[in-house]
This record gives sequence, C-alpha cells and structure tokens, in this order.
Amino acid sequence: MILTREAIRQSVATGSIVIQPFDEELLNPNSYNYRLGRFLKISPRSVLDPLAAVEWDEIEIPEDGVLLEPGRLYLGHTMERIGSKSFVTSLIGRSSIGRLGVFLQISADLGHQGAIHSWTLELTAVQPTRVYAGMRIGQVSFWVPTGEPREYQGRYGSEAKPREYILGRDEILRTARAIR
Ligand SMILES: Nc1ccn([C@H]2C[C@H](O)[C@@H](COP(=O)(O)OP(=O)(O)OP(=O)(O)O)O2)c(=O)n1
Repeated sequence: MILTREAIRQSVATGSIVIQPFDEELLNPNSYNYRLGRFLKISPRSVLDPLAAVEWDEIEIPEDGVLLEPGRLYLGHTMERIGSKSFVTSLIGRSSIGRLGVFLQISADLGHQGAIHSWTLELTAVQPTRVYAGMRIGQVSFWVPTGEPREYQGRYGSEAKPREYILGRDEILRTARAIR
C-alpha cells in the first residue's frame, strides 16, 4: 500500500516519516517533491572501475545553476533528510523533469526501512541541461511493508552531501571468488 498525501502529512507530524525541512506545499496526492541540494560531484572522465579509487570533483552549485553535459555522471543529493523506520521509501523523478531528459537515479529507487538521510541522486542528462540548487527536482513515495522489519544499517552520515560510495573491493573479490 502506498501512502496518500494526508497519510504522509500525518506521519511527518507524528515523526514516523522524516522529511527535513518539510513544506506542505510540496505534497502530491501520493508523494512528496524533494529539492536538489547544493553540492554536486562530477565523475572523472577516466574509466569508472569499482576496484580502483577515483577522484570526483565536488562543486557547490552556483546561483545561476550548473550545466549537466550528456555523457557525464553527476552525484547530487536531496536537500532534505528523508526516510522512515516504519515505511519503505521509493525515490523517483518528476515527469516534468523527465521531459527535460534528466534522470534522477540510475536503477536504484529503493530506500530501506530505517534509512534516514540526504539521498544521493545519480543525475544524467540526455542533452545539455541546466539545473539549480533548491529546484523541485524529484519525488519520494512511502510504502507499507509487510513482515518482520530489520532496520537498514547504512553508511550515510548526517551531512547533506552526495556520496560516491561504490561497492567495496572486498565485496567484489568475495563474490568473484564464490563463482570460481
Ligand atoms: N538513488 C539512491 C538509492 C538509494 N539510496 C540510499 C537509500 C537506501 O536505503 C540505501 C541503500 O540502497 P541500496 O541497497 O540500493 O544500495 P547498496 O546495496 O549499494 O548499499 P548498501 O551496501 O549500503 O546496502 O541507499 C540513495 O541515497 N540514493
């Protein structure tokens, strides 16, 4: 079951959903519009290899916005801390932003129960597109889970910043050994 606007509003009021800062104006019938945070990481032009450490540039988005170039990967973040111990969060885009050819996440729309932080956004653009800090860029919805809950023990800190965490070297090597 997905939460309605009123259920999201009440859950924020009782604390079972965290959206900080929260603005009622940003509620939709079944979701909440999040805003783009100030910091952006830009992928290096070199090969991205999960076994090799790579340096990402980090910028603060200027007032006149930042131009997203096709063929680059940008890690943004939600301006808000978002999540819930009671509900499962899903992170999706807004259709109006989709019509600009901008993707907000790449194949990762699930927020585990207990994950409460500023979400990392994997931004890509179909054609050169300018985005601005604070713009209403995407939406989150909340789902009622079923079964015994087990809280997410994540690696996201409390800072509102994009995280470039990729798979750990150990995880990749362990999996690789397991299939040999
Ligand atoms: N676009 C996304 C998708 C997810 N998350 C956050 C919320 C999720 O609860 C958490 C973990 O997501 P996944 O399980 O998809 O990611 P990993 O398996 O890579 O992370 P971990 O090893 O921490 O479980 O990351 C995020 O910030 N931005």
